[in-house]
Amino acid sequence: MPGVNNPPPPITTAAAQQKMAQERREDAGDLRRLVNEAHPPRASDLAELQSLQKTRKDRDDTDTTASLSETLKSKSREAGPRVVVREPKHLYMPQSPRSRAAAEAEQTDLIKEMFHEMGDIGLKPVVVYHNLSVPELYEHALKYEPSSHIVASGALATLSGAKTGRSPKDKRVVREPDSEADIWWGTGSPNYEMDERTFILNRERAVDYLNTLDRLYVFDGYAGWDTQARFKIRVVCARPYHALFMHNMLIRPTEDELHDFGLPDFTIYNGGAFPANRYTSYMTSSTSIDVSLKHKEMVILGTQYAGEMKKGVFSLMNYVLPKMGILSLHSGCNEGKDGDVTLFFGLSGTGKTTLSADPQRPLIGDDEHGWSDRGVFNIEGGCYAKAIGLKQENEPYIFDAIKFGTILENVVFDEETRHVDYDVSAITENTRASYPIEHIENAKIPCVGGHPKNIIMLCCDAFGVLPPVAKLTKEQAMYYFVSGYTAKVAGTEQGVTEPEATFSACFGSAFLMWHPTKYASMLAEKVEKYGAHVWLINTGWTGGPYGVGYRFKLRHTRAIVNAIHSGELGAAEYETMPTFNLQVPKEVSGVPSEVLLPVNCWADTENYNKTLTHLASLFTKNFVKFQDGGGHVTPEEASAILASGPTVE
Ligand SMILES: Nc1ncnc2c1ncn2[C@@H]1O[C@H](COP(=O)(O)OP(=O)(O)O)[C@@H](O)[C@H]1O
Ligand SMILES: C=C(OP(=O)(O)O)C(=O)O
Ligand SMILES: [Ca+2]
Ligand SMILES: [Mn+2]
Repeated sequence: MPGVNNPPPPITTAAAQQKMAQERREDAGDLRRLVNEAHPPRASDLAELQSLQKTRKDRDDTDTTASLSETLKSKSREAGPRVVVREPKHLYMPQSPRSRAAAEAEQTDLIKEMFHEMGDIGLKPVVVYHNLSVPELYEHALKYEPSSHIVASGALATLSGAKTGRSPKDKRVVREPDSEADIWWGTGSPNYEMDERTFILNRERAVDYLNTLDRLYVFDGYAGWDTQARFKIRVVCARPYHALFMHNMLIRPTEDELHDFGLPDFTIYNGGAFPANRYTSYMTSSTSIDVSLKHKEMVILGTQYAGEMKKGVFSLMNYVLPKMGILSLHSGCNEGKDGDVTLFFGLSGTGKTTLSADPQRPLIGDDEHGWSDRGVFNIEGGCYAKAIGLKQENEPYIFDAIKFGTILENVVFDEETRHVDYDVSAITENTRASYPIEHIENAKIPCVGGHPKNIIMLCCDAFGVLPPVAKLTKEQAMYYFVSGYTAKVAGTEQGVTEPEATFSACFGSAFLMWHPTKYASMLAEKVEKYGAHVWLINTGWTGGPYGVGYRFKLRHTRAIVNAIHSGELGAAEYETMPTFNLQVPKEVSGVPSEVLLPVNCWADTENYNKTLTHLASLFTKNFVKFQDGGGHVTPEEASAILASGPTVE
């Protein structure tokens, strides 16, 4: 560089000074030019600069747009709404005339039209955010949902709204010619009927509501890891939180799979922030969750509890999988080193998610599975764990899964530090974490396994009389499966505030579509064919009923599960517990022997026996409705199953 490092020249003539000044100006010009070449200004205003921050892959959205338009179409109008997938990039208008001209030159006809029609509500194009990435969904949630916050772990905390649990009494199934003979209707069934016309009315209500919104979110994903039993599910929703929830819970498609997605096999319209009209037939509240197998659609009105969507998919699977000869299971599932698979059946809150997360055994799934001739497969792509009382020491895998991408529903956190206090149930007892299965350190992906070797039926006995573990005979296995006894623990369903005894057939009656004996007979056949061992584990109370006794320690329940897996319990000595005729092991490593027979933990034996007899009579009363076999087992088979239940004199 000329002159920059030279020593200052001696002062001479005016002409020489002028020449030097000229040289300095030239040097400065050179410098400025150098700086500008290294950092040339590339935008003429801040907005343009921001538009340079993001790149976008050029893709052909024509098919997706057509498919979304079909989904959002009213049943009574010919054409679908004009859908725009994401906000068109060039809606941004630079201020400087030069950049503005360039931007205008790039505009498509669609965008030019949008500029004209944006203000007209009737012609408003529907902007659909289709399969947004997790960071994008975070940003949308933070921007548009006042109850969204990032907590210290990186998870997204949110509120589900007025409803913080499922509303099983508001579920409706359309009675349709093709499926009505298959569906379990009437007493004890979760399927309250609805006619097609009312379904369409509610569907229109949801679709019209969704189409008026400024932003719609659609997630397309799969249910079923077995590619031969995989269903394309589309979720249309108003809240970024709901889209992220289903992104976590369904199986996430690859970019290519998404490109070729086409029309879905089943669509969920979640208009949850908008109520059902109570004057509509069949409505008993302003909440309605309606399934039509003919239309392959589910409509949600009047509840924003996200669990409705995942259990909606499960209800659908509970219909279609058995039709294909595949047993659907409300169970968790993991696999040992030798490929031995264990199922954990159980109603909400009994420990499926907690116990299937096991450092020794890769996780296949925590809640919904299918069992075909090829083995088991997870239906979902994520887990939905209860967060109340969560502690890293007790449940490290679940605790550590709560990070960026995880949704935390209805939890309470410190305003400043953003640390979550999992012990607080100020909003609900049913606080939840939803995360993709990859967040579990030892998840087995793809989430499939062989035929189960052990089947654990979990119950949470609030009477405190059932043993912490019992080995079941084949008939007992059917009896306890069909009975589906547990205590509903507060929170997961609306209106349940303290544990109440409940019988939920197949440990998931609320989600069954066929009569329970359909699933029971399929299970019996598979248990027989593959020689699975069946166990009953009580993760509930002992030493007295709820309020008096205490809950079995998680550490002890885990020791029992380990003893099943090590083969210890298969070889143990057993004694028979009276009334229920259950085979109870005399010893289990890591568990104090006195807790194995609950009578030993009660202060008053007479009280124990009275309570035991009372529970036995509840079992017997409940089973009456299954005595005819329900059309899927013969009355003789039903009475053999019944004979293995408790005996009440
Ligand atoms: N002995 C026990 N076994 C299993 N879970 C227990 C036990 N004691 C307390 N818990 C708690 O009960 C809850 C079980 O819930 P979860 O595993 O989510 O049930 P599910 O998946 O069946 O709905 C967890 O919050 C867990 O910490
Ligand atoms: C989400 C649910 O599942 P679970 O409680 O079995 O985990 C539910 O029953 O609402
Ligand atoms: Ca459940
Ligand atoms: Mn669970």
